[in-house]
Amino acid sequence: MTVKKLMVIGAGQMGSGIAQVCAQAGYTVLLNDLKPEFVERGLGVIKKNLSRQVEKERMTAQQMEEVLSNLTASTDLNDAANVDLIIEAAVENMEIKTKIFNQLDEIAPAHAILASNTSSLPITEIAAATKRPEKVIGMHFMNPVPVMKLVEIIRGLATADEVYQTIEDMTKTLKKVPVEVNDFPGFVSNRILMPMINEAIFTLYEGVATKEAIDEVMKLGMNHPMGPLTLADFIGLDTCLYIMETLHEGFGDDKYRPCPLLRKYVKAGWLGKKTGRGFYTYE
Ligand SMILES: CC(=O)CC(=O)SCCNC(=O)CCNC(=O)[C@H](O)C(C)(C)COP(=O)(O)OP(=O)(O)OC[C@H]1O[C@@H](n2cnc3c(N)ncnc32)[C@H](O)[C@@H]1OP(=O)(O)O
Ligand SMILES: NC(=O)C1=CN([C@@H]2O[C@H](COP(=O)(O)OP(=O)(O)OC[C@H]3O[C@@H](n4cnc5c(N)ncnc54)[C@H](OP(=O)(O)O)[C@@H]3O)[C@@H](O)[C@H]2O)C=CC1
Repeated sequence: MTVKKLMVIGAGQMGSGIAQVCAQAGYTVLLNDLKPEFVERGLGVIKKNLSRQVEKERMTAQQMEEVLSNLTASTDLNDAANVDLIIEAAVENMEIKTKIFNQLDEIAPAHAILASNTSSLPITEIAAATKRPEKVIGMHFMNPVPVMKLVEIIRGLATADEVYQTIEDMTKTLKKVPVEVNDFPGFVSNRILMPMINEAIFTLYEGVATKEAIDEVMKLGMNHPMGPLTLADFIGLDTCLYIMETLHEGFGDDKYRPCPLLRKYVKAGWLGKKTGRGFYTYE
């Protein structure tokens, strides 16, 4: 199956990045969110990113217009009626995701593949909300999407081989590197990354060092591009907490318990860069 037209659901930091790279690769993209202002915010971020490419003379103004013409705003899930692929990047919540997939199963054409950009939730469970579990797959992009090379591709229990192949081929057309993994909580990326971030939060919580010191140790000592607390703010503290809860519940092992300080920040609405405040403050 060849993918030509696709819908991205959720115009937040991940959805807008995914829509951008797909439009740049020449796909026709519908960018969907609940309200027009959310879609406009996502399209605004894409325009800003592309304008930077034009300023750096990596793209002409005409090429930018071509990319933008591949993008259409949508606030109606019924627009998925004539697409080949849907990439869902709504909030990291199983109830919301299964509801979306259940609706999409009714709306999308029979041949369409339903992919989720979930960070940690079981693909097999999301697939079970549909009558086409063989066409459901995980397509996990990394943040910031236009920059990061990896797409972790997750096979659910029932994912068909030809569906895996279509998604692997499509990922390569986005100039990304696909890596195949099986469906276990947090997959590979967040099973390893998120406990490190959670441990950094415990290190702060227990007063071992200041936030700046913790980040500096990991940046200068381990050559990480960002310290773990800066990275947590960048990912979103709500998303970090959801992922830790999925690991904790999925493995039933207390080594994955989320740090109380992470819970407190999320309850306060300090979600990181996207809300202007997390471990650090942002303009
Ligand atoms: C939670 C999950 O489920 C999975 C995840 O995604 S976990 C998060 C994975 N991501 C990471 O770990 C990111 C770690 N951080 C980094 O790699 C780097 O700090 C970074 C790429 C974000 C920024 O890099 P930097 O060198 O510090 O800054 P900067 O020089 O401003 O940016 C480097 C390039 O990235 C681009 N860039 C930075 N942020 C960007 C963004 N949000 N969107 C688009 N482009 C961006 C810049 O334009 C710049 O491009 P050029 O080199 O082409 O000019
Ligand atoms: N942040 C990261 O580093 C990464 C996140 N992910 C995953 O990507 C997904 C999105 O994360 P991220 O972009 O960071 O989150 P954001 O909060 O930035 O964006 C989520 C967007 O989805 C919208 N949304 C919520 N419910 C629905 C719905 N029912 N239909 C359509 N849109 C909806 C939200 O609207 P509203 O504002 O109203 O809530 C918001 O615009 C999550 O599953 C996350 O785990 C994957 C890789 C990396």
